[in-house]
Order: sequence, then C-alpha cells, then structure tokens
Amino acid sequence: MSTKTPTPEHTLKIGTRGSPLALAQAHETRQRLMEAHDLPEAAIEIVVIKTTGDDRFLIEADKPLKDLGGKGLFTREIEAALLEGGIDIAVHSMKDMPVAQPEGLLLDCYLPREDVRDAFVSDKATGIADLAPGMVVGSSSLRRRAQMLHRRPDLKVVEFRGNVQTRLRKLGDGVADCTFLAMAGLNRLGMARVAQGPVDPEDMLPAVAQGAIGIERREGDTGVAALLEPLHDRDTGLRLAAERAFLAELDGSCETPIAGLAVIEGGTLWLRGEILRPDGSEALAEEARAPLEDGAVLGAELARRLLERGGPGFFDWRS
Ligand SMILES: NCc1[nH]cc(CCC(=O)O)c1CC(=O)O
Repeated sequence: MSTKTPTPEHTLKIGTRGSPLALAQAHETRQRLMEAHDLPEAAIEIVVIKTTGDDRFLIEADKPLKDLGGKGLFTREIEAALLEGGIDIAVHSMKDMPVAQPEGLLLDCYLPREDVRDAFVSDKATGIADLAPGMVVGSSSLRRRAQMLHRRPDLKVVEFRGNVQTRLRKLGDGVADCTFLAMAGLNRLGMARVAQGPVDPEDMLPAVAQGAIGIERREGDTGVAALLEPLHDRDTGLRLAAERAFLAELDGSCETPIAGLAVIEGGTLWLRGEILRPDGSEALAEEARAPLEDGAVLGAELARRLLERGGPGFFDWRS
C-alpha cells in the first residue's frame, strides 16, 4: 500500500488518542509535516481513536494495568486502524510504547526530544527535599513510586491515575501533597508553570523514552516513509535505541520499576539505568558509554549487568 502526496482531496490521516496531550502531539506532527512539505492544513486530518485503555484504566481504577491488558491497552485500536488503512500514521508518546511493534508496522520516526525530566508539582513544598515527613505523594507510576519510597521511606504514596488535567485536579482537592508529571507533557500543553520545576535526573532518573514522540506507519508504505523522513531526529533515534534495548533486555513493562536515560556527550552515547524493587527497598544503578551507533548493544549490556546484580525475582513484591 502506498500513499500519494496528500492533497485536500486525498488527506493523510493521523491517528491519535483523544487526551489533550495526545492531541497536542498530533497537532505538532501535522505542523511539522505541513512545514516540511509545504502542505495546507486541509491535506492532513487528525482522527481521534478511543482505546480500551481510555475507558477501562479509569473505570476499573483498582485493577493493576497488567490485569487490564498491559501497555497494549492504549495502542491496540490505533494499531488496528493503521493496519486496516483507516489511518496512515499514528502518533505516540514513546514512553508508553512496548519495545516491539505488531507484524506489519514500523515505529522508526522520532521527533526532536522534549525535556526528559520529571516535574515536581506541589503547592506544599518546593521540591523533594522540602517535603515534610509523612507527606503524601500521588503517583500511579511504579517507577516514580519506587524511586520516592527508596529516597524518602518516610513518605506515603497513593494511587493517582488519569491524564494531566485529572491529576492536577486531584492535587487541588488535597488527595496528595505532591505529584510528578513529565516536563515534556507540561511543556507541550503550555502548562509548565503548574510545576515547581524539573527534577534533576540524578535525583529521579526518568522513564525510558520520556519526552520522545514516535510516529508509526505501515511497513512498505513508501509514500508515507518519504513524508516522514525529514521529520526524524537522528540524535533522538540513537538515544532511544539504547534506552529501548535496555528495556527490552530487562523484559520491562509498566509493571516493573525501571528508569533509563541515554544522552549524547562528547560524541558518544552515555546510558544510565536503574531498577528498583516495587516497594523501594532496593535500587540498583549502572552506567556505561559506547559509540553512537552501538546503542542496542549498550542497552542490552547495561540491562544484563543489572539483572545479574538483582538476581531472579528482583521485581517481585515483598509482602
Ligand atoms: N504515561 C502517561 C504519559 N505518557 C507520556 C507522558 C508525558 C510526555 C512524555 O513523556 O513524552 C505521560 C504523562 C506523564 O508522565 O506526566
């Protein structure tokens, strides 16, 4: 299947979830395509697709994500639409994407990465160190929960689900004293001012691929591949290759507290990785460097070092 140059008569269809952040990312992608190819807005259509996750994750709020269907929960319907030809490309937060894509789909176009850091959000404290003992952290991210419990075992953590707007409302309602959001999401929504500020990755290593947008397409769709080519950011691709290889080797999912960040420094890749027990009782960190093109090997190697140190059952709940 190939796509001709989009025109107002033959629109290129971008599939996305309907949350404000997902829509902002789809609009950014449309803007970049219009600029790269001198297209009118009418040549590119944004198609909102409701996913199982959008319904069930919030309604069945007590169930862990893995019992609801894991990460694929938020992408299954979008990928099905892509495979069926109902849309031509799908825009995703790479942080939410499984390490492997379904047969027939490719996810190899990344927009320039936004801020990778987590944001500290609170009207009771200026940062992590400023939180009083016993204060409540709202987060549904296993990584952020474990990182906070590890660094501050005196704090409490409560479940905090929903999109950025929902979580801010819960914070305002006093359900928790602070929460963490990705700086990237806040920046893309023009909402960075709701945060006290970014957290240094030394204090909270971000999630693999945080801040990166990926564009998925059908394999063999040469027309779409050519349209996406000028949008791809090479450095982001090299960094994500390392981070996603790290996650893949750890067999990571959102049921495992894992953090990983690759940066390009002095012309080489520098990858830091961290695994934690879900209750925060233990955290293991490693770092390594490799040539720019060796991200896949670097990521897998760093993961194996951590797996060896952690031993079998490292991610199991201790109860
Ligand atoms: N899991 C939800 C999710 N997926 C991507 C982002 C933020 C944007 C990004 O990291 O690119 C968020 C929200 C958050 O963590 O605050």
